[in-house]
Amino acid sequence: MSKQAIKVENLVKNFGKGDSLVEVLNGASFRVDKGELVALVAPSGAGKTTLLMMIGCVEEPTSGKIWLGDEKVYDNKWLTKETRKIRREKIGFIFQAHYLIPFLNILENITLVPQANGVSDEESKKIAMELLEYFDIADKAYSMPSQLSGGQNQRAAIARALANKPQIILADEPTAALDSKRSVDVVKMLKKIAIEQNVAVIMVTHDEAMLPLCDRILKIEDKKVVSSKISGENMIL
Ligand SMILES: Nc1ncnc2c1ncn2[C@@H]1O[C@H](COP(=O)(O)OP(=O)(O)OP(=O)(O)O)[C@@H](O)[C@H]1O
Repeated sequence: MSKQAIKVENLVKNFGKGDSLVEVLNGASFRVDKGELVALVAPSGAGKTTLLMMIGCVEEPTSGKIWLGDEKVYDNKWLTKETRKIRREKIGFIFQAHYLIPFLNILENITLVPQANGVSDEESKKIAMELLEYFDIADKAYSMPSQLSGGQNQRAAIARALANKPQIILADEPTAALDSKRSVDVVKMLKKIAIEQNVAVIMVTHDEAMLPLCDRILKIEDKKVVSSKISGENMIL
């Protein structure tokens, strides 16, 4: 097994046609390895969410190639009809809002994911409780999302994203709704997960204070993706 978690080659994405054509990406290529926490930054409308959704097999590219782990999933077309299965097995999503289901308790919100993958109720509960302990919110297992703070709900949402043991976590502005201390906590937690669980994390962020906590920056520039190391000059976005 190689270290590769995501490889994208010559990815093109257009929306619409003719006069209403919007070119979002035109030849993006990059790779992210297991264990890396990578920030994805670009101005509003440059295509960050669209790129995450293509890697997550939600949005179909116009052309190009995508590998998830060593498996090629897209080569000018999806290579499987079961994109939903790939998504369920390989990817964990985290969003700006936590999107926990309000009428299920925290434990039930998390067990939903392994249960959808055919894991037994008992085993799902065990996985969920381990994750809640890992995130220090085991005492909230039987609470409803409305009874948790913003930071606790976001930790529960990260636990949910991990419940299917994904190789890849795609996080779209996961700290946008949090204050600066909780934002740092969440990003440090994502880094810890990347290392301890050997997962690749791509995190969209507009918050430059989060960049020093990441391993690398991917920027969308001129409809392509460029990678840079964290340094002082990257701090101006
Ligand atoms: N379904 C769609 N149909 C047409 N155009 C779309 C669609 N989805 C996104 N776009 C366009 O694609 C471009 C990229 O959008 P995207 O949401 O990926 O940008 P972003 O970098 O995530 O922006 P933000 O930082 O504001 O969230 C924008 O110009 C947007 O208007």
